[in-house]
Amino acid sequence: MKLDAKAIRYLTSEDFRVLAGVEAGSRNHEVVPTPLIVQLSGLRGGSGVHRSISVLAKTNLIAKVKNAKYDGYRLAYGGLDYLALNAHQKQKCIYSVGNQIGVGKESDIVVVAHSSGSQRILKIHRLGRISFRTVKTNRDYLRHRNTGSWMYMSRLAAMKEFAFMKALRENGFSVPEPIAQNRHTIVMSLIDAFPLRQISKVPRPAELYSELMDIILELARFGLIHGDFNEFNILIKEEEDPDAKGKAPANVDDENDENIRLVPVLIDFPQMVSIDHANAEMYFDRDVNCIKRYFQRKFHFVSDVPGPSFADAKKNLLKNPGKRLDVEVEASGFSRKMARELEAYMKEVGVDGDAGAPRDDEEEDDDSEEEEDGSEEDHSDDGQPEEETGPSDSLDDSSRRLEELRV
Ligand SMILES: Nc1ncnc2c1ncn2[C@@H]1O[C@H](COP(=O)(O)OP(=O)(O)OP(=O)(O)O)[C@@H](O)[C@H]1O
Repeated sequence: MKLDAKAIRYLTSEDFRVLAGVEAGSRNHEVVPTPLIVQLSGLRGGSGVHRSISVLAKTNLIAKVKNAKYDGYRLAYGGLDYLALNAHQKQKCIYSVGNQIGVGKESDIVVVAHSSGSQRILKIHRLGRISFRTVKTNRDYLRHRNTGSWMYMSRLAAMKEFAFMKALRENGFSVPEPIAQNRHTIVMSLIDAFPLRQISKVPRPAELYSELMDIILELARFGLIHGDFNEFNILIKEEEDPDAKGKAPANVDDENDENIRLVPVLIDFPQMVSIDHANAEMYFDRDVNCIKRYFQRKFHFVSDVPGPSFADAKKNLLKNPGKRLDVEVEASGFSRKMARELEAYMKEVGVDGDAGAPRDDEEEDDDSEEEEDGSEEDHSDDGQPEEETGPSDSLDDSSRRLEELRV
């Protein structure tokens, strides 16, 4: 189910119209009958449409399904990916597709480039991709899920992420810059940083710890709880400390270097909830405890003061009357009804973020989680042929790997 953008350049505008026809038909047909595809594509002359259908099926963007009553086609994830990519390309938001740098539990992260050459991140939401933790419990449900639900829910997840990222960014939070959203995808600025999870030592853990707690409280001041605030979703940028004037130049390899300032950047907002949510206190405490536990385990740091409580968070909210980002996001188009639908679906398919993930007790990082994540795709059972796509090297060779860029 990885993005393979190779074939996009061979598709004609007719092929895209037919693909969009299959997408439109999928909204109310589990299997879209061929005559409906012809009709929805709005193209004259059936033969062109049939040629396009066969091209799209060969490329695994749609899959033929023999129904009891009729034959038809179903949109595959790849088809939805191409529709979104095509839209981003038309809006000049993406010029070329680079390497996939991450396979999250519920998304793929791909480096893309703008025509200016600047690198960006394309995040493709893939809700309904079976988590290795929930395969057994959810298999039956997922087997019967229909195309409409994963498409719709993944789109809701992208809308949610985009709306929150925008609201947070506009209010001074350190998050990537949201650039565009289309269907189940968002384009955002690339943060040249590693997740906290990959940082083995920090010069002054107390400073970073209190900064992270301040972010949790600051979110609450705007009526929000991240809900999945942990070492995977906090990227750490290393910057030279502007206050360190007159000191020796910064040396990023020196963990004790006082000139280095670590700047946390928050990503991934699938579980962001309002401070008025029924389980707000539980989510708030979980965010605080995640950081506490992680700092203790990884950096052997225990704070002298207890972490902020939910009561502190509520008090903080009163300091900011009138500025409620939970309310603002609702008004921006990601409605309360959508939030509820997404939450219910995520619960049903077992999405509980990283906070509920089993953690190893090892100090050092290992790649095992990534491997487990990668293997999820083998469990995928969406009734469609699996796309046999190679990993990142199948993508546009002109783009360099992110790791190289970071050097
Ligand atoms: N804007 C960005 N800039 C740089 N790297 C990013 C960016 N967004 C995501 N990443 C990288 O991709 C990884 C996964 O991103 P993210 O947490 O948003 O996806 P996810 O599917 O929700 O993952 P998971 O649920 O497994 O945490 C991050 O840990 C980070 O390394």
